[in-house]
Amino acid sequence: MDLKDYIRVIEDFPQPGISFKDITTLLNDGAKYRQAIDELKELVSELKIDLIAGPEARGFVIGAPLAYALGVGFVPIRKSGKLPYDTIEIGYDLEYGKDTLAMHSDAIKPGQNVLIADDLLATGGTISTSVELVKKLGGNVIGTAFLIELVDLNGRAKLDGIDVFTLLTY
Ligand SMILES: O=P(O)(O)OC[C@H]1O[C@H](OP(=O)(O)OP(=O)(O)O)[C@H](O)[C@@H]1O
Ligand SMILES: Nc1ncnc2[nH]cnc12
Repeated sequence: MDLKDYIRVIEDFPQPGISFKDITTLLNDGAKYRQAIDELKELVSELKIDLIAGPEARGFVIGAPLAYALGVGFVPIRKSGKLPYDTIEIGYDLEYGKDTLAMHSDAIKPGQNVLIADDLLATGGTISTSVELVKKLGGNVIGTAFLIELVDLNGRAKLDGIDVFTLLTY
């Protein structure tokens, strides 16, 4: 079975019309989870990455092990109200709602090369907001990496020339 066979698709969650790609079934299998991270690592192997940033919560599940595998630091991009120090925050829309993302104001040193990683690219609201936050802190966004891309939603269009690396497409 390939990696896609480990993604469970739930129709009409969390609201009618959404075809939800549930990665918990992949995460549940140690060998497949490792394979997914190893394959993502291979996809971004040409980049000179200083830091990986990942948006809460599923971006942590992909971004942190990828950072570990590459031997670079990890920066959490969190939903509003969770980070204890000074933050910068930006509101955004996603496929099924609205939210606000935040980063610590000292999380990135100006000029650091940052890869932003998440489990899934849908409308691109989350990733484009993450890019905006990283840039605001002076980071150089050298790419974005996803386990899954929902191609029809054209999230790439919001990324304005930034490289997108994805393992699985729907
Ligand atoms: O491209 P978009 O339309 O922005 O959608 C993609 C985002 O939606 C999901 O996160 P969600 O906000 O549901 O949060 P979670 O990771 O905490 O479940 C997913 O993990 C991506 O971050
Ligand atoms: N269709 C989808 N499945 C899983 N996570 C998502 N985040 C945004 N759209 C999603």
